[in-house]
Amino acid sequence: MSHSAEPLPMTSRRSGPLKGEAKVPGDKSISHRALILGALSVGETHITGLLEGQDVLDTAKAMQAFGAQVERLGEGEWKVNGVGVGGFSEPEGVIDCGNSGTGVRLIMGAMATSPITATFTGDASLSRRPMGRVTDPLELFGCEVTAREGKRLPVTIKGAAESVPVRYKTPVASAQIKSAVLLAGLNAPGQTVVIESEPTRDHTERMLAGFGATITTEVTDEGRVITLTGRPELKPQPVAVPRDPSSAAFPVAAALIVPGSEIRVPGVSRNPTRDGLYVTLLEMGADITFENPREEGGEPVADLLVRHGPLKGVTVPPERAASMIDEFPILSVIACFATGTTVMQGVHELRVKESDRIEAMATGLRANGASVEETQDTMTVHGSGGLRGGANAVTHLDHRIAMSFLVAGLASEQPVSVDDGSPIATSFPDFLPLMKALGADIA
Ligand SMILES: O=C(O)C1=C[C@@H](OP(=O)(O)O)[C@@H](O)[C@H](O)C1
Ligand SMILES: C=C(OP(=O)(O)O)C(=O)O
Repeated sequence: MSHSAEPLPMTSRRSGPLKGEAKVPGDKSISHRALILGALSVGETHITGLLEGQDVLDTAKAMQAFGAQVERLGEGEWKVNGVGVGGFSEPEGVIDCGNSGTGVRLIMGAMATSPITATFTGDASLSRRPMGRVTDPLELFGCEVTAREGKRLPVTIKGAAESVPVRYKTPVASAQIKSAVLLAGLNAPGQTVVIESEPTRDHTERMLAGFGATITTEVTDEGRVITLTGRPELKPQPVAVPRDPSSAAFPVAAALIVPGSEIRVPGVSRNPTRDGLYVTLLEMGADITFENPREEGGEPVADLLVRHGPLKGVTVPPERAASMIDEFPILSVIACFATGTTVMQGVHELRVKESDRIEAMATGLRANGASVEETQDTMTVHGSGGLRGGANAVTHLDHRIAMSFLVAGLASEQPVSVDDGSPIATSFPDFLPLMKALGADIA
C-alpha cells in the first residue's frame, strides 16, 4: 500500500522512569521470508508471531496476487497455502510494495525465474531507492527487466522461461541482494552461488534449510560462499517468529537514557548477524542483561533486562555495520546521551534506506542541539551526556527516523517533535501504546 495518509505530527517530552515489560512485535525480516517461503512451498505453512506492520501486510497481499492462499487466523497467527517452487501465477494488477525495500527486492527475486510478468511499485520513499543492485544479478538468470531511469521503481520483470543458475558476488553487504539471488535460484537448475565478503543477516539461509532446501555456507578467504541446489520441493514448516531486535532497540534506548528506568524486553532474537547494536551498547557501558537464553523457531533468543546508567562514547568498526545496519539512527541518539565521542564507521548504506539516514539524523540532531559530523561513510556524535531538544525533525517517510527522535525527546530538556509519525506503522504499529505503557510521554 503506498503511503497516502495525512502526515501525523508527534511530540515526545521528558518522562519519568520507564518501567515494565515491552513485548515488541515479530521480526520484520523473518516475517517477510515466512510468507514468501510459505507461498513457494507445497502445502500449508503455519506462522505465529508474524509482524502485522504495513511492510509485511504488503508482502502478504503480493503473495496472494501470485496465487498463494494467505489467511489471518488471529493476532500474529497466519496460514499460507503455497503453490510450490515455480508455481507462481501471473498477477493481474501491479504489485505495490509500499515502503518496503525487503518486500520488493525479495519478491522480485522469487518471481524472476518463473515464466510470468509482474510490475512493481512503491511509495515515494521506495521509488527513490536503487533497484539495479537486485535487477542486475536477476538478469543473469535470464529474466528481462524494464525500470525507470536510474533503475528505480516502477520495475517490470518478464521472468525467465528457461533460467540458468548464477554465481554472484554481492558488491555491497546486503541481505536483500543475497536473498533475491537465492530466491531466484530456487527455480533455476543446478547450483546458484552467492558470495558475500561481509556477513549479512542469514534468515533466508536458515529458513530455506528449515523448509528442506539443500543449502550450504562455507567461510573462505573470499567471504561467505552460499550454495543452493535449485528446484527443491519446499516443505511447509511451522514458523515461530521471534521478537524483532531492531524494534526492541527503541524501548531499550529509551530505558538507557531516561534516568531511573528499568524494563524487560522478552523473547528478542539474538541472531549474531543482527546483534551489532547490543555488542556496541555493552562496550558503551550499558546495563543490559541477557536472561534465559534459548532457541526458538531455529533462532537464538533471550529476555533483555535494561537499566538506565552512564554511557561512554565508542568507535563502531566498519565490519560491524551490517549486523546493526538499521540501528544506527537510534545509536546516534543514544550517543548524544553518552559522554565522549561515538564514531560510526562504514555506514554508507544508510544513505539508500527509506531516507538518507545519515543526513536525516545529523540534521535533526543538530537542530536539537547536538554536535554531529558526517562524511559519506561515517557519522560522528560528540556526546555531552544530554540533549537540549526543542526542535522539529523531518522524517522523510522513514519509520526509524521517526521513532529515533521520539525516543530522544523522552530524555531531552525540551520536547522533540517529528513532522510525520505515520511511517512507524510499517514496522512497529504498536510503538505508541507500548511506549506509553512504559511511562513515555509521547503523543
Ligand atoms: O534482508 C532484510 O530483511 C533486510 C536487510 C537490510 O537491508 P540491505 O540488504 O539493503 O542491507 C535491512 O536494512 C532491512 O531492514 C532488512
Ligand atoms: C531498511 C529497512 O527496511 P526495508 O529496506 O525493508 O525498507 C528498515 O526497516 O530499516
